[in-house]
Amino acid sequence: MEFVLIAVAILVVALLAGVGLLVSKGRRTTRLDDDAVAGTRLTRPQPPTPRPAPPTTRPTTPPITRPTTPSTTPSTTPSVDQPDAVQPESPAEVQLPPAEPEPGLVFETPPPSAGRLVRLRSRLARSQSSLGRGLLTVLAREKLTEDDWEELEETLLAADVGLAATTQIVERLRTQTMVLATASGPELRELLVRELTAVLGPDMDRTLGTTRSEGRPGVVLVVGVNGAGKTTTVGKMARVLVGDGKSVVLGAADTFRAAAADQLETWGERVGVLTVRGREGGDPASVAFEAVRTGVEGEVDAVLVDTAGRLHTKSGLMDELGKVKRVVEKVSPVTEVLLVLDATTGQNGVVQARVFTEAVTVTGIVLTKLDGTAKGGIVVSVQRELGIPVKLIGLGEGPDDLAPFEPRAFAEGLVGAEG
Ligand SMILES: Nc1nc2c(ncn2[C@@H]2O[C@H](COP(=O)(O)OP(=O)(O)OP(=O)(O)O)[C@@H](O)[C@H]2O)c(=O)[nH]1
Repeated sequence: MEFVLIAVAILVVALLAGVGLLVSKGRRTTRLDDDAVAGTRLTRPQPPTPRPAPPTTRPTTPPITRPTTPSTTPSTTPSVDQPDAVQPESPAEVQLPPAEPEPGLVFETPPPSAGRLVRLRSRLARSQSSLGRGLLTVLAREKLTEDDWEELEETLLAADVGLAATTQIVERLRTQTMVLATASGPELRELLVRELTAVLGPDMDRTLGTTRSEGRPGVVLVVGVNGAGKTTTVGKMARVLVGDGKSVVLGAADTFRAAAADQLETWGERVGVLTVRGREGGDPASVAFEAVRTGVEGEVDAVLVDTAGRLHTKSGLMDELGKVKRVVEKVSPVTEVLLVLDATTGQNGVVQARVFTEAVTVTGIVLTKLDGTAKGGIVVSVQRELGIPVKLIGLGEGPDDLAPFEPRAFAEGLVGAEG
């Protein structure tokens, strides 16, 4: 009898251990608030060529590196509550053993970003159709009167192009009235596209700081008010980078809202990208620090850090963002600070933007929800008023509806399709 009881006890213990092992193997997130991270792994996406056809899913067999687990890394746990006390020790040389494949798990392979705006510009045309059609209808009139020019001006202003750019466009068109009088439909369209492109800052540098350089990853902080689309943008950016063959680590430094970290983790999981997250209400700077350190040790191309965007007080925001940046830079320089703005908020967005630009040096704008507004001209005014280039635009809620901004393709979207 005693022997049977011992055998049953052994069986129960073995079963529990087996279940624990399975759970830990399934984890793909570094949590700074517990030490159950044995299964954490960092997968490096495959280079874009040769791409599998059809490019929908790919097996997990090639995961390459595994970051050191925070529970065994000395400065990890203290960093949760005292990031300023974290010593910026140079990251130890870590030989990362390959992670074991997880049979049956597949990651999505997002399409590469090249030409994405051209593919998505019909989304823009749909919400801008009145702008393009309105402008072309006026320009096609036989003899343009003062009333016509005023109508043009009003149409541009109504699309949030802004006064300075509207004046520039109208003046340049006025000097071409002789041309306008004889131009065909497609010629008028081309003329308008050219003038709109000219006010979209075609010479601005829109390179994203997401490239590995001098042995360090590109480090991107993503800032903006709640609901602007920050978390979604970080998730979509991860897809863009993975689609372009880059390796990525995500940092869920929006510890204010647990759902934001869950959301980010889900985005990461879909494309095999690791998310570093912390305790709800924990210190965002520690999470950002740990994410960047993980990226440095894992030798990834880019670390994308999502931040909380509570516009509580200006000084609170400045303190928080300043601290995140300062602490991150103990590990590696921040190469890009992207401000996410909701295009549907129009000029309000520009006012919000100013608060952020005072808190941290913003190097690029992401304008989201351009599919949901007829005021696509906001791109022009945001860039002009802030002097910061729009680098990415959001054109929908779909996972691949984020595109690198290209002035000419955007202007074509504003004017709409020919015919
Ligand atoms: N139509 C459309 N919706 C978008 C776009 N980008 C983001 N959204 C939606 O905007 C909503 C808010 O996005 P989030 O990413 O949660 O915003 P957030 O700034 O991270 O907000 P917090 O997490 O509260 O700080 C979500 O429903 C997104 O799907 C876009 O380009 N077009």
